[in-house]
Amino acid sequence: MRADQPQHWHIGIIGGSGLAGGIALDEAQEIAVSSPFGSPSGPIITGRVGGVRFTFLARHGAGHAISPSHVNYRANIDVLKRCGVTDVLALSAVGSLREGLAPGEFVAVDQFIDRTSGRVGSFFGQGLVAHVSLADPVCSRLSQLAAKAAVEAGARVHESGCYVAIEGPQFSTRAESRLYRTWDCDVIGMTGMPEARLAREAELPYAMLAMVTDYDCWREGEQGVEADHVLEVMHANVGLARDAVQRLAAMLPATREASPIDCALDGAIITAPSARDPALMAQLDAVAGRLFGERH
Ligand SMILES: CSC[C@H]1O[C@H](OP(=O)(O)O)[C@H](O)[C@@H]1O
Ligand SMILES: Nc1ncnc2[nH]cnc12
Repeated sequence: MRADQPQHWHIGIIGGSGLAGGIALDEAQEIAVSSPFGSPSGPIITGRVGGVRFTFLARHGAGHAISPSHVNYRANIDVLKRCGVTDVLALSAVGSLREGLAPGEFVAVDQFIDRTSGRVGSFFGQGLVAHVSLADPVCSRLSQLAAKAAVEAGARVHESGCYVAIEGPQFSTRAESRLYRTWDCDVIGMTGMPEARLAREAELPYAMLAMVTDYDCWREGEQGVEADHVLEVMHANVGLARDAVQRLAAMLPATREASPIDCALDGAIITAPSARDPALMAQLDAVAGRLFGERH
């Protein structure tokens, strides 16, 4: 276990479409946290669910003003890390690419295919190169707990699924939708990447509880997706998601055992200490500061 890793849980919730209103938190308070990566999507609200600290951030900001392409994914993950969050649970609306995943059902996503373009997908770069493993982009411990919590809340839950992240903001064409099905993708959304890859770089175990809102546009003879319909279905199910969060808090073990993801950067930074950019290292104080000891 990492010597600096706390043994208590602090869950960061990133709330997607339909969830700008947040989750029920006791002793909720807005906290000011700034990031060298710019402004996060909105206010950071921290509080407790039962005895567990939760911190909430609305991915698209108040009133859903930020499009999937313009979410500052780096700032969002960086501020959660700065707040002391230990694990991140993302709540997202998704389209279904499978007959057996019906609107209203939940999917604990465990794989991603990234079809986004033009988004900043890494905290690292020129002057500080890091290659983390992303083979298993989701924390199975948190994902399984979230799935169980959603079942307890009364949702029909699928315990795995591959999420294709598209750039948007337009929904897919029918040809694209059919293509993603041949790639074995199960659900489609616009925000899971680069969020999941940045969480991994920040050594934050990440899971996504996705709520199916529509069948995208691959089914013969059906209309395309409409955003207002997505939100209608989301609003009908948001209570289940909120209830799942309450139940998750109750089922977390009293002590948080270390996760291998807490050390995701071990061995990943390959730039020689003498060749590292001090300015980038300073920006990465929260994400990777534990690796920048005296001798670096
Ligand atoms: C409102 S429909 C499209 C919108 O919904 C999903 O958002 P999120 O993942 O934040 O729940 C999808 O990714 C799009 O951003
Ligand atoms: N069909 C779809 N495509 C992309 N993002 C979505 N979010 C909800 N439904 C979606």
